[in-house]
Amino acid sequence: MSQHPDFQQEQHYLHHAKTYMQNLLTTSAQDLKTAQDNIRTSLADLDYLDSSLSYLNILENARFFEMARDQQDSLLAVQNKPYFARISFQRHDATDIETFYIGKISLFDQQTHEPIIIDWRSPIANVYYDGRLGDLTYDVRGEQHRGHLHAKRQYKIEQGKLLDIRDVDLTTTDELLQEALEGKADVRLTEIVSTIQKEQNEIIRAHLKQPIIVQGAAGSGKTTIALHRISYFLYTMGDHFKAQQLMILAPNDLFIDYISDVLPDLGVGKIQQTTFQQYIVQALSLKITPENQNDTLEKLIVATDSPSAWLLQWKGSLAFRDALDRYVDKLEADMAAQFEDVFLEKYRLLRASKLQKLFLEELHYLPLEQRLERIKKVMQADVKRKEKAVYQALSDRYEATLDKILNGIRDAEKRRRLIFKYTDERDERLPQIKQEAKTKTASYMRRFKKFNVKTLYREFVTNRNLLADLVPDWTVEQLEQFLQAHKKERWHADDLAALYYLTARLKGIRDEWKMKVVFIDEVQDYSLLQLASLQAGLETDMFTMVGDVAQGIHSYRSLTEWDSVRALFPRATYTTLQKSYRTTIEIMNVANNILQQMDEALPLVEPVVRHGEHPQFIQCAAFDTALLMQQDKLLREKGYRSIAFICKTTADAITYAEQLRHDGYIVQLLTENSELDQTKLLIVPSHLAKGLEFDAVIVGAFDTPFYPQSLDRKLLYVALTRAMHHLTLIAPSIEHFLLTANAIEHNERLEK
Ligand SMILES: Nc1ncnc2c1ncn2[C@@H]1O[C@H](COP(=O)(O)OP(=O)(O)OP(=O)(O)O)[C@@H](O)[C@H]1O
Repeated sequence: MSQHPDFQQEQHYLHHAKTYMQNLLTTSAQDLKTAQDNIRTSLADLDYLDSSLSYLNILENARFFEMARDQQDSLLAVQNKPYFARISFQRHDATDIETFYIGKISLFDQQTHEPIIIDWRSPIANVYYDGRLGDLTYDVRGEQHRGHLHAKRQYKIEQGKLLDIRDVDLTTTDELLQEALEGKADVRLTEIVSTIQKEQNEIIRAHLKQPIIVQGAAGSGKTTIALHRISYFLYTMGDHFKAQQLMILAPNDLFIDYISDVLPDLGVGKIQQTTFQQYIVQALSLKITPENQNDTLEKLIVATDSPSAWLLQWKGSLAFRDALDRYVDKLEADMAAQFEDVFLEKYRLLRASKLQKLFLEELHYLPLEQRLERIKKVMQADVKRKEKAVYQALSDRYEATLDKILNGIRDAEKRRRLIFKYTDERDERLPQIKQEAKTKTASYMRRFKKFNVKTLYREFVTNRNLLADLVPDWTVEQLEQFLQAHKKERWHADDLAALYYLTARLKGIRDEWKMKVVFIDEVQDYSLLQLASLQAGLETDMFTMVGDVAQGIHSYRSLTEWDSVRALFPRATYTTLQKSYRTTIEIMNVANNILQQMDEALPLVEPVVRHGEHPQFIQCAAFDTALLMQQDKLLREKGYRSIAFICKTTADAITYAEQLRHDGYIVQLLTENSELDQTKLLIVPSHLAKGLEFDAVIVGAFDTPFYPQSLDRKLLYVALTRAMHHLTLIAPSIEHFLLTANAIEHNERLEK
């Protein structure tokens, strides 16, 4: 292979960048040592009587230490691959063509201030991802700039060595992408900054203060993009938002483990990564154990057509939210009725009607308890302001009365008696005003009891009369079913959403749990109620929501289309991703076959052009440990590193894992709390496979075939689309996978 003409020149540049980094690393190592020494000296000098100076010294050095360490960490992380691409760019009106090397961090020459490397998230780097050579515009903090992109170049750098250079023009396929996709063999998600595609880049950089909804095909990079968007967000808006104010909601802990490497790799730390359930329990300080959503799903998989399907759907709907609103209205009215005129002594300070107006109208935008807090403040100020006047008025009244007695009553004995009487009375009442003023507000407000939201919610779901009142359109049968279903105290996702919603409306969500920006993965598994609750509680619509309705295995209670979400987030951008980067053409053909059978009429997924092995079908009457062990070994011999055996239900997964273990084969049965260990054959229930990916997937359907019904199609589709490079199906018959006899052969024929 002939060498690129600029190879040597590029080698020089790489050497220059690396040397520069090395020098910085040496300096920051010295800085670290100096800071450490200073801290040590200051600690030794710490004089307990006059410690402020040493104390300040320690604090300052600690801050300095942290900065130097952060710089060191980020340089060390990229030292072996300082950049991955370069653009030759001419700004509008400029005569020179500038060259920018793009990497994961920015590096500037401290003397010349010229960039050595620019960050992939910087505005100018957008030009690289946007694709086109030629005239273009790019955005810098909302301002459009024009320019001309002359060339794009990609580098293959490994262990600090330049291996290859590719000039990218309009016709070349993205070799870097191809290699990245073929070479992937990690059971955890990775960053993709060097191969982000145009349509993905648009989502990463889409208006950061606006919500965005992404319907993306399986493997289109939704999770990856959402994580890159977080990194881009903090880079661009870091001055206004702290990482702690951002939150990712993932389906379960297994998934959080799966994505755990990406954010630190992208320079993002300290962001909340949690599940909806965990978030609600923590934010509301609940002492409850939520039901596992997958248990409900498992029941539905085994016994389909549950009689309570309508109920689950209703609880996930906005109709439930509306009923909760009516409940809050009722509580609000009850509260408003408790306001009475406020008196100090016998003087009226505030009228009940004024307080009601404040409560019901002027402060209506606040949760009920917070309105009371405000009213309390108003009252306190009012009492304080009027206290003197009341005192004066009362004192004047006594003065006048005493005057009248002195001047008007002739009988000395009577006069003396009356003067004593009124002076005593005055001396008793006047100091009482002060006393009463002090406690007035607190004692007045005591009539309002703090809400116990959990108790109120239980009241809502168990009180027949209340329910009949709040949901008048239910039939008697529905009402009975609802009451029956809620006899036992259970906390499903929508109960938690309702609790959160009620808390938001009655008390407000505490500041430390009021994240400003939310990223939701697998959003198709959310109900509208969950989304509406989060939106109301967090008082923001800065949501990035990515999902795929074709994988909506919880659709009995969650989303089946996007229009309703768009109505809930009217400012949201809606966009779709149709290309799959995960799966080979051969595997996608089989998955597309299932997609076509779905009711949702979704467009077929386009795999990025990447061929691989043909999926194989092995006919086998019953689960056979020997066959599975042999397949696992075979796949490992072929070089596949993460291998999953996916079956429809958890019960199947448990049984097969036990049988394999019984026969001495070491496997990992994946549960929601597992940490992925790719050295073992992973046994995965289909619903838990969602979001994950493996080099090779074996799907088994023995005791529980996939039936031609919505939920099974989705579970099967999820299972099939987990495979990156290889897919094997094992069952007594190919129909167990809802495929026709020639589906796999047909696939082969297609490719010949
Ligand atoms: N531009 C890209 N360059 C390299 N790899 C990519 C790119 N986009 C996506 N991928 C890879 O494709 C795979 C699928 O990505 P990801 O899991 O984010 O997709 P997804 O849409 O969330 O999938 P699913 O809905 O099936 O869970 C990952 O291995 C990811 O690294």
